[in-house]
Amino acid sequence: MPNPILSIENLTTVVRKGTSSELQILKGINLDIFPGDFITLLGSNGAGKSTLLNVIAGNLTADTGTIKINAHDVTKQDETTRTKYISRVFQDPKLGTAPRLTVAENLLLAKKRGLKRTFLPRNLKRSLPEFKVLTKTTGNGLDQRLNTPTGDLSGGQRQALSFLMATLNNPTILLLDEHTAALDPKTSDQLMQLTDKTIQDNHLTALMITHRLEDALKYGNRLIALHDGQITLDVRDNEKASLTKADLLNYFATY
Ligand SMILES: Nc1ncnc2c1ncn2[C@@H]1O[C@H](COP(=O)(O)OP(=O)(O)OP(=O)(O)O)[C@@H](O)[C@H]1O
Repeated sequence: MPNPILSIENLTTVVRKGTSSELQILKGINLDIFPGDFITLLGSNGAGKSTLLNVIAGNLTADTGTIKINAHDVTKQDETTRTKYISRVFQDPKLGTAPRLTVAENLLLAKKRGLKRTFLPRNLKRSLPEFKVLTKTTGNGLDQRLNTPTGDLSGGQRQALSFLMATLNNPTILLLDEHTAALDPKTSDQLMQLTDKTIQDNHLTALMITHRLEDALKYGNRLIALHDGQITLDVRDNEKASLTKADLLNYFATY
């Protein structure tokens, strides 16, 4: 095995500390994610999946344990610093884009993320051919709407744009938090295909929460299930490929 790109050791997270409703959400998570892993993350409502992504992204702090990215301890690092190498796409299409800015302006912001802002009209013009090619890959007409304010797009177009923005600079780790859940089945499939192709073509490392068992089985090389704040299933490669929907339904019936 190569060295892990993300290494989580003995991670616990407690919320509402010191109150009568104190709750331990993550209960000693140990997880190594390797370069090129595309992990689908399953678990029932309240299992702690989004919390795990929150702690990895740095918008929730770990109470115990360590998080290392490429052997570098980032446990205490704030969310803004981590955005240099971690990208995230949320379930809500409104969260990833600035509504008043056009599609092209949003893409330029994503391209310049972490760099000194050079938001000049000539930079935008220079990038248009590149953005045209990029948005064509979504297959949903986004390339015809480069000058449209993002707030006027359909949910599917806006979510595809959020995904493009999150992957434009090849993040070290891509976090997908049910990013297709708000879309109709056809649009969701379209975005999943774009997701899969982008991850494969750019050799990205990704962790994707989903409630769709078919997607969890079809995509990725590794499948993890979380139950009550603990990892209860972690299968990869051939073992994952041989899993069926019936296996997963049986598995979840035991919890
Ligand atoms: N900041 C917080 N303060 C209080 N409770 C929280 C906080 N974050 C999460 N929780 C609680 O922790 C539990 C796990 O939440 P989390 O969102 O991680 O679950 P999930 O597996 O992503 O669920 P779902 O599939 O419903 O999205 C839930 O009971 C939730 O209400």
